[in-house]
Order: sequence, then C-alpha cells, then structure tokens
Amino acid sequence: MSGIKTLGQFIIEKQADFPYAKGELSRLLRDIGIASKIVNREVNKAGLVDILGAAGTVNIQGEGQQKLDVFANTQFISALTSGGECCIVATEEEDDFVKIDSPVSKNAKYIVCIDPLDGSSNIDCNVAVGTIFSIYRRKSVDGEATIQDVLQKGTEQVAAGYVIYGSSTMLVYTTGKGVNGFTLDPSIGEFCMSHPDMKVPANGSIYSINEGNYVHFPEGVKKYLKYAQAEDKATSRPYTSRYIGSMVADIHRNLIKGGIYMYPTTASSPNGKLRLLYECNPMAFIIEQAGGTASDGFNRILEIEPTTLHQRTAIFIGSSSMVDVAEDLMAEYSSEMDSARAIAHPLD
Ligand SMILES: O=P(O)(O)OC[C@H]1O[C@](O)(COP(=O)(O)O)[C@@H](O)[C@@H]1O
Ligand SMILES: [Mg+2]
Ligand SMILES: [Mg+2]
Repeated sequence: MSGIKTLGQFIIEKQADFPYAKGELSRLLRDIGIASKIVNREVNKAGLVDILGAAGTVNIQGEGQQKLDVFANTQFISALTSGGECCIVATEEEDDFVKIDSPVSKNAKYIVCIDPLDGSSNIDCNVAVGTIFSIYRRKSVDGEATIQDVLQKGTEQVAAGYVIYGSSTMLVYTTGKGVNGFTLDPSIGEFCMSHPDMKVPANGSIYSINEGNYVHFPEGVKKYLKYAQAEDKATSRPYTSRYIGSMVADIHRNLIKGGIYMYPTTASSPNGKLRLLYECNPMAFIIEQAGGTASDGFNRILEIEPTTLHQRTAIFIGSSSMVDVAEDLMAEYSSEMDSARAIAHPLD
C-alpha cells in the first residue's frame, strides 16, 4: 500500500495551506466523503434493492423525484448533521434551505449547497450519475444563519467538488489550490489519490449539448454547432458529439479529454435548466481551478449574483478556447437580453 495517499490523509496534509485552519473544513469534507460511500453502495447494487424508479414525489423544480434522489438527499443531510461542521444545507431536493439543528451545528461556520444525485434521468439505466457540492463560509458571525449566508456569489466558495458513480467511483474537489481526483478502492473502502493536479486541456474536440432542443437554442448556439460540425483539419473539426445527460459525467469527461459542455436557454428552460448554487457554481469553480472557463454565454458564472435558492442559469463550460469561441458567437448573434431576462426573472 506504500505510496497510496487516501483522501483523509490528503485533506489533513493540505490543511497546512490554511494557517488559521482548525480542521472544520477537513472534517466537513470527510463527512461528504462518508455519505458518498453510502450512496455509492446503493448505486452499485441499484438493480438488487428497491432503489430504482420514482419516489412518487415532486421537488420544487417540478421534477419527479427518483428514489435515489431522496435516498442520497437523506444520506448527505444526516452525515452533515452528525458531523456538526455545517449550519445550513441547501439542496436541490428541498424547497427551502435546511437548518442543521444540532447544538454543535448552530454556530458552525460552513454552508453546504448540494445536488445529492445528479443525472437522475440516467439512474434506472445504469449510466454514470453523480453528486455535486459547494461549500461557503457563513457571512453572519453567530446566531441563526439565514438565506443571506446561502446566496453568495460563486467567487466566495471555499471548496467545491463532485462524486461520479461510474465504472469506478471518483471524488474530485478543489479548495482553491488546484483540483485533485481520488478513486474509491472498494477493497479498502478508501478514496485514494489517482488524479493529482488535474488540468483541463485548453482546447479539445468534444462538444456536449442536448441537440434535441436545437430549434429552441439561441442563434449564437446554433452558430456554434455549425462551427463545431464544419470541416477544418487545422482545428480538428468537425468535433465529436458526446452527451451522457448527467452533467457530472459530461463535465468529468471533458475535464480529462478537453471539450465544452453547454446547457443554454431553451423554450422549456428560458433561464437555462441547471441550478446556479449547487450545479453551476461548484462545477465552474472546479473547471476554473483546472485552467478552464465557465460562463452563461456572456458573464462569468462565478460572478453571477444569486437572488433565489433554486435559481437557474445557462452554462457554457470547459476548455477555455472552446468557451471563448462560443461566447464570441453568443455576443455576435444573441442579445444579452436573453441572459439579462434570465437573471432578472430567475424563476419565471
Ligand atoms: O435531459 P436534459 O434536458 O438534457 O438534461 C440533462 C441535464 O439535467 C440534469 O440531469 C439535471 O440534474 P439533476 O438530475 O440533478 O436534476 C443534468 O445532470 C444533465 O446534464
Ligand atoms: Mg443535477
Ligand atoms: Mg439532482
């Protein structure tokens, strides 16, 4: 086992990067690691236990909740509650933010925003799914934390990460000092360092978008697809289209191979589909830390001022030169009105 570095060892080691650290963030990351292992266990044997299919309930997004959405949500909230290092959890599966009401947590320093199970439409057909998390320091010093402690810009994140439950299970995270990936070794039940200092290639030849929404895409996106599919050897075009339908899996692939993932505004999602606080901000922080770019077509995702808990945004994320081209075409062919309307009326 010599040479293997576990997630726990790495977290403690990196604590030294933060002179005033008292270990709270380390313990919080540990708690997220523990809950991920429990979710991973259920995902792995999904066909054998009663965890496939719909839960019969609908979340605030108007989406039918899958049993695994509800299971994962419960696991993360209970691990964060017993860990005692976070005072509020904002999750895709709860209408309002959850105050962690244990004596120790009330004054805890951290806020966690989480998408407990990402890629829900892929659960029942054994395609990679994930968990996405984002951590903020609360702004109010003591007493009850409030919504103002949750609605912080992505630039304020102290850590962010995702877990991908795929052919192997990986946890990838950043604390603002680069991105590192750990693979779960089921034989020892530990996340072990497998992808140190991950960097997204500046350029790639993969584009990921649900082209089924083509007719409703902004003109700038239609132009980008035309550009991506045009023949030009010098820029390795036409690019290859890859779309798994799990944001975590599509972005993870592009982080490793280079590429761009796009979920623009569409007729059914005039403000974009993906949620700013617990999908776009954490993924943007990770990709930027890996040398890439994340925008809503016009603005840096991390600079968007959140106004509501389940706010949505358009997203263009991945290899910086590919996102630059997409932004240029959005600027040329689509008005910022699209985006401004999205930010002004987040839940219309
Ligand atoms: O089916 P569509 O419209 O292409 O949407 C797929 C996208 O929606 C999501 O499933 C939304 O996330 P949840 O599954 O957490 O709700 C993303 O993972 C994925 O990229
Ligand atoms: Mg999601
Ligand atoms: Mg989800």
